Amino acid sequence: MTDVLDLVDVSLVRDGKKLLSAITWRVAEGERWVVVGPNGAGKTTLLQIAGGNLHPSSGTATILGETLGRVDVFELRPRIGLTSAAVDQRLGRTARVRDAVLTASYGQLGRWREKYDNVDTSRADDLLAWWGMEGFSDRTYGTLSSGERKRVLIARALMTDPELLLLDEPAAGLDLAGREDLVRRLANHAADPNSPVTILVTHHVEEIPPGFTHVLMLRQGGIVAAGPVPLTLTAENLSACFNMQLAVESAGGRYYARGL
Ligand SMILES: Nc1ncnc2c1ncn2[C@@H]1O[C@H](COP(=O)(O)OP(=O)(O)OP(=O)(O)O)[C@@H](O)[C@H]1O
Repeated sequence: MTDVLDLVDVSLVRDGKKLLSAITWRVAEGERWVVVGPNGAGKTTLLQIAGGNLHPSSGTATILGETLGRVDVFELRPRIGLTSAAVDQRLGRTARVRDAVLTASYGQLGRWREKYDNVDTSRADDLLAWWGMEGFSDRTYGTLSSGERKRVLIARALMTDPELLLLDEPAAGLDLAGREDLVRRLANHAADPNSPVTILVTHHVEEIPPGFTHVLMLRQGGIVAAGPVPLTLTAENLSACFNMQLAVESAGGRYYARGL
């Protein structure tokens, strides 16, 4: 199988601080990964490299067969969908929800004179409907609840039909019902063989949707463990990752952690 992401000995230094060190990580076609780790572990930084938005200080990062430093990232980025708090903040609050999704086609954050044809418009509406946002297309983005915005962001990230989808804390700030709704939708997404390879960052094992196949645990910029979820998401690994004694249980394809 072709690797969608191939990081070899990747390190990243900023302001003299090593944010990532010696990361070797392969993500293959068909896989769905969760990246777990405490605050400041380097999860967002790692996702920025996977999205072609940051270059490693050393090591090689090959994304969709293209090695950073040897590829025009402006050609690579449309092949990658990304949701993050930063994308949310850059989207105009007065933009129509449909436009917030459509503008992804041109890598734009606001609608600016581009002409979209009916195919694009109906794709945007279909994606919004798939993520439970049917009927919201003409609302303005700023009037949505945070849960609704998260779902619009995912629809937007999928607009370009990406080969790699990166979701940075998509459930952050959601209430219990909102989180459960999103986890269910992400489980459906994971089960769909047509869905792109997906990497989801979270702090909470409770947010791992059933059907996500692999987990990478990060601590202080380094990998604690990586591999298939059932084998890797152990109490021992999770305790090492969060530096506290934790128990992990699973039920119905979901995972739950608690301190001991
Ligand atoms: N430009 C920078 N210069 C120096 N340090 C930075 C820079 N950007 C990020 N950091 C630091 O790098 C570390 C990793 O940050 P990152 O946002 O990747 O962590 P994270 O695991 O996503 O954290 P969180 O769960 O809190 O979002 C943090 O300690 C952060 O303060």
